[in-house]
Amino acid sequence: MESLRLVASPSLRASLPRPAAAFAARSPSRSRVVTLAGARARARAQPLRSGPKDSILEELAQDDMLNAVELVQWENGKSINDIAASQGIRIRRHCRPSVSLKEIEEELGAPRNILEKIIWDKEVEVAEGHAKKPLKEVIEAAEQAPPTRDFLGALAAAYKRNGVPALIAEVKKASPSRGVIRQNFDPVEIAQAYEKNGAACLSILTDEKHFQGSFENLEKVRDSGVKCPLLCKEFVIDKWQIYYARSKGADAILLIAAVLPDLDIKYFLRICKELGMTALIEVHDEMEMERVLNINGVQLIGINNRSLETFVVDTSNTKMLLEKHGDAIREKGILVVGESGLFTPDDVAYVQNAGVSAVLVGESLVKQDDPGRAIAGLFGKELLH
Ligand SMILES: O=P(O)(O)OC[C@@H](O)[C@@H](O)c1c[nH]c2ccccc12
Repeated sequence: MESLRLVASPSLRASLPRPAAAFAARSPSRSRVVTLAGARARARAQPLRSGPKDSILEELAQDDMLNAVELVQWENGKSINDIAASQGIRIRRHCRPSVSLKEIEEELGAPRNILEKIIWDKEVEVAEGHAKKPLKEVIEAAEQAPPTRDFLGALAAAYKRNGVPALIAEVKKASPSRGVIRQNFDPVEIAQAYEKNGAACLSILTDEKHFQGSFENLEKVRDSGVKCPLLCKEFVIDKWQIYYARSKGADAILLIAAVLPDLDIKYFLRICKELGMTALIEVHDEMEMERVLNINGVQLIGINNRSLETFVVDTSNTKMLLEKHGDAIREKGILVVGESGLFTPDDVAYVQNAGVSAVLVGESLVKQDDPGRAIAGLFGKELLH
């Protein structure tokens, strides 16, 4: 009988039902030779318990199992990093959250760039999150969160109302490329000022280690009476983070195509749909744009003008990608967000002419004494609610 290696993506593996998780985890390199027939038999042998509370978890777990088996069929013998690389993804996973960084570096070498470093740290952080709060608990917390607000609808309405791209204003204290952007940082005060001055939606950075953000900030903003829909700006590699974000009040989540293989994006989109959340899928280059346009159900694409690998910012990136793919994007009714490096009304007009309906802006607002007032400066006019 044909022998194939069973692989499960990090997000899938974390949530596989026990027998599959066990045999996907046996090898430290996270892949192992098994027979396809054996994998199928294990997948089918996993019974589905019923009951309303467990239904999402179990349905998804069952799905994971089948996806893992499908992965074997589709990718035939490739490791998780091979699968990512075959899609043009340069970011590798170490997949060994409990091993010291030193040992990992002995095996894989140092992280190749800041994004890879962030992802390696995130793998450890997510494993700790799982240990502190198991998936099942996070799902229950997400189910009890107040209802989602319509992130996509708020963007479309604001664009129509103001005739300039809708603003997603970012609550951002620091970044690896800029260091601390604002010393005197009060997330709630900034969020309220943004809302008062016409932001359609808000983006809250939650990564602590590299951006000095937090889920506490997200929760605080959500509890402050701010009405704008909220984007959780996180480096998502595992579905646990999506449920966690929802439990803290997020209405939308960022999914970065430079980090996530297609199957993860599809799977996470499904979870977002189930939770009533909007997924903002971020691309930076042509290959990522093509991959994302081939995924069904994508409604919102962000074009990042900043490379998360080199930090180089170039607003002509938005123009170039929309010149090439604008037709396909319009045909599918996808809304596009221009992200990063926007400072002046000319910058906004430039990406608007390129075809974006919304912009995501952090630094140029946050660094000003009055981030709320800074909005009219950025657009050259006051925005209406
Ligand atoms: O501060 P800027 O240049 O206005 O950029 C905001 C936003 O686009 C940027 O923070 C961002 C875009 N994609 C990301 C992914 C992770 C972290 C941060 C980001």
